[in-house]
Amino acid sequence: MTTAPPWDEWNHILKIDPDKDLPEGVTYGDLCATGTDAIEVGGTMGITEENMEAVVEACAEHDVPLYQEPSSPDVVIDNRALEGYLIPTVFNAGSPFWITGAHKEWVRLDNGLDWDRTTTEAYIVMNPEADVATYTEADCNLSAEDVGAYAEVAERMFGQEIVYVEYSGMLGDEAVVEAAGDAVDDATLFYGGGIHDYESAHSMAQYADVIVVGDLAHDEGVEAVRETVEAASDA
Ligand SMILES: CC(C)=CCC/C(C)=C/CC/C(C)=C/CC/C(C)=C/COP(=O)(O)OP(=O)(O)O
Ligand SMILES: O=P(O)(O)OC[C@@H](O)CO
Ligand SMILES: [Mg+2]
Repeated sequence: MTTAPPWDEWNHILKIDPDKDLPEGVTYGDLCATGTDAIEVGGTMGITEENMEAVVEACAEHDVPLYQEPSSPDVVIDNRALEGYLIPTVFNAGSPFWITGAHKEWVRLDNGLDWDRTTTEAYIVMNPEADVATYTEADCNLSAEDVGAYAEVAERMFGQEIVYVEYSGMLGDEAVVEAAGDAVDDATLFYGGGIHDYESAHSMAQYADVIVVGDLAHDEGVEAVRETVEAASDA
């Protein structure tokens, strides 16, 4: 018998970017206490092992599951405070490097990956202005039908447990998120991008299983994040 993965139970993830500051007076402990179901530590630009370790250490003593989301193999850290590793693979990347290439290098260079703590996230990157889109040369010119089809391919053909519709930096198109939601069956649908208040959180949480909130924590702080946690559980 296999046990259900933890994200089955989640509504909300807070993604902390180790390259970004927190608002004045806000601590990592405050962010851990917002009621979010899990913390993902990651970002695209300016990520190092050192800034990753610093955030993981700062969150470690607080009672919330911690996951690392590395942007490349060389920033993966070995820290027992981590519940696990959520490894992106970008289905609409311009180069196979971001689909399987970086992963192959990671496996080749590591002596003994902790597979029990490792899960992939099947990203579909939708905001062409986001760093993650330029970095992976993603083809963001996709219709809702395209995104639904990618989501179905991810689940049915590639066995992905997590499908991630990523609009990092902008609020996405609800029809796109709805199409992805309709396309997946058992896979957990993550949505992230531009969530900034109760309303925007609630609108995306109608279609996604889990909403991911990022920049808001760095730009606004704890109260704003709490609102999104509340919306995620209401939806
Ligand atoms: C194989 C391993 C261990 C790693 C490779 C993992 C891959 C394929 C990474 C490519 C996609 C990527 C960079 C994911 C990082 C998480 C993410 C999408 C962060 C959001 O980034 P942005 O918001 O665009 O960037 P900034 O906030 O840093 O500007
Ligand atoms: O920073 P925002 O726009 O909230 O996006 C969240 C997350 O999906 C980024 O990877
Ligand atoms: Mg970002």
